[in-house]
Amino acid sequence: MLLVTSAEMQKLDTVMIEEIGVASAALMESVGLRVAEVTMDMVDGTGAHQSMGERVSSRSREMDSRKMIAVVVGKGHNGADGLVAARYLHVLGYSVRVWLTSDERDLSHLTHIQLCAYRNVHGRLAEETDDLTQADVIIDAILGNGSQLPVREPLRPFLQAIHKAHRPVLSIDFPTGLDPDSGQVDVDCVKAVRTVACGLSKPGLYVEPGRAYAGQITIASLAISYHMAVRHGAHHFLVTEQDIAKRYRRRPQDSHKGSFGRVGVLAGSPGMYGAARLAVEGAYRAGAGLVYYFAPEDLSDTWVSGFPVEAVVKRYAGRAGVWNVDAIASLLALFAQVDVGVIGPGMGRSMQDSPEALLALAQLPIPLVLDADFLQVVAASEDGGVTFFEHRKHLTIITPHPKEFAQLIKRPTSVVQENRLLYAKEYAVKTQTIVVLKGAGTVIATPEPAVWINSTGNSGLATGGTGDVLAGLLGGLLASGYGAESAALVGVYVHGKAAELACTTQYSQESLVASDLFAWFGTAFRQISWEMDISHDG
Ligand SMILES: NC(=O)C1=CN([C@@H]2O[C@H](COP(=O)(O)OP(=O)(O)OC[C@H]3O[C@@H](n4cnc5c(N)ncnc54)[C@H](OP(=O)(O)O)[C@@H]3O)[C@@H](O)[C@H]2O)[C@@H](O)CC1
Ligand SMILES: Nc1ncnc2c1ncn2[C@@H]1O[C@H](COP(=O)(O)OP(=O)(O)O)[C@@H](O)[C@H]1O
Ligand SMILES: [K+]
Repeated sequence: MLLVTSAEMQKLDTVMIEEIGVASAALMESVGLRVAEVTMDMVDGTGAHQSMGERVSSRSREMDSRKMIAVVVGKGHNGADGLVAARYLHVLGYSVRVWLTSDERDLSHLTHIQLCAYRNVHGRLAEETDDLTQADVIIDAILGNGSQLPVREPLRPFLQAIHKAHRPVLSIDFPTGLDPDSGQVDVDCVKAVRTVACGLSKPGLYVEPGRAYAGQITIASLAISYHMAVRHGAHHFLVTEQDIAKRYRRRPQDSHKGSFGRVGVLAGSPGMYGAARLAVEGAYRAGAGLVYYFAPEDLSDTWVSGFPVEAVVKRYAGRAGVWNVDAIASLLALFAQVDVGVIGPGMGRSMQDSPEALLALAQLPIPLVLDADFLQVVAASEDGGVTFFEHRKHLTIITPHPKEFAQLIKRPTSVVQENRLLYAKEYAVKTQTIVVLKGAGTVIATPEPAVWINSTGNSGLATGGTGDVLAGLLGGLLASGYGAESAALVGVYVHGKAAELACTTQYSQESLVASDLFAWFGTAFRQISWEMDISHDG
């Protein structure tokens, strides 16, 4: 689902008004009506808005419910939307009170016109005796797309009063105090249970911490077409089940294991061979034809016997953690036998002392999934990985968690987390890789650039080894024929979905461990294949 940043939305508003020819007031009427509908559903039950027309014409009968709606209005056009909603709700018989956050003379021209229209139907402003705590719903129409954080006076007391009222809040466009591009929030940010986004939804409503402030999101359509939005620069997306179903690749009936490619896994180190096992099984569970595990010659048979029985263990001529010329040559010969490489889980950082090995791997002429320790080695190289990525001429997916990513871009982890979308995109463009920046709301950024926000997963995944499983999954999807962007999106989605499925049945978010996920990938894949059938039939 397409999302737009604040600047893109401003541009699209202008295009709608000046090029398409829809008046500003008409756009506001449309948003305000949708806000009124959602408010009715909140106070009178889902579907209540469907009888809106009948309700106007039999007002006296409906008047007795007198549910109270408080509308807190800012001086810009967000306030104008709120005033349109206030007018509808008042005429429908609700007890509406409007709180103006600024002097009436400071309202923008169109907002003032909407205030007059509200007054012309005998709508009332809040008086001394009115109190937000009396409201059945508070509509936050304070700041929208013209907001610049942090929140300034005189707005802060209004935000604090909304918090103190402890009533359900509907925010127009996005909660006041939230940055729609990054999802960062002001300390007094409004916490909504519903948000009605204007025209198209905004990325900041789907990433932490903003996601927790937005509640359930409804989009008030302004008939802005997908193509028009993309033409004007929109490049953020929320990953939905429908997006994934469109990318799902059904396995042909007349296939054989050669149809689904070979994955080579270079992972594990003394004490960490479990990470390698998880990656190997992840690659198989995504559908790879064959998965090779590249083991050092001194890896004990006990460890090897613990690998999934399907794994093909191939020894390279070298001891664990020693990357001399022979070991590198032997490894390159093994990688020549596979279609995709997965490098890094639990691998340790011994390669840090062997820039030759790093460079040799950079030049592998196959798609690579690079994860964990290997990324830390790349980050620690003299130029922070610039040379490494310059030498990479083939498709690369990197799967850092926030701390690993922070090392790659040489910024503190907290700074990365404040703007995950932006940093992931910048790095994808700079290195021409697909960046899978993990963590709640995993971000997938491509060099195009396109930035996707994943919608699946839960805190059950916050446990050792789940990232190793993901790296394997992505390798398996690439080997079995998915393009790079699709492999990243489908892999991340299915990984999160498996955690959700596991936690609604057998496990809980506390008890889930990485290897539990394997049992749930089947159901997750089946769900997206059903979804594909439904969307094809429909
Ligand atoms: N364009 C259209 O036709 C359509 C627009 N639509 C709607 O309009 C919304 C955008 O409207 P908008 O551009 O007027 O911005 P909005 O946020 O309401 O007010 C900005 C004002 O707030 C002030 N202000 C800013 N930051 C502040 C802060 N931190 N603390 C305190 N004050 C602050 C700032 O004041 P100034 O800095 O100028 O003094 C400025 O005057 C959009 O979200 C959607 O709801 C839809 O109906 C579709 C059609
Ligand atoms: N709270 C959460 N919500 C959703 N996904 C999460 C959460 N915490 C972690 N994850 C996911 O779990 C995985 C953890 O990967 P990583 O940190 O590399 O773990 P490990 O190195 O132990 O394998 C990533 O896919 C990440 O997106
Ligand atoms: K708002």
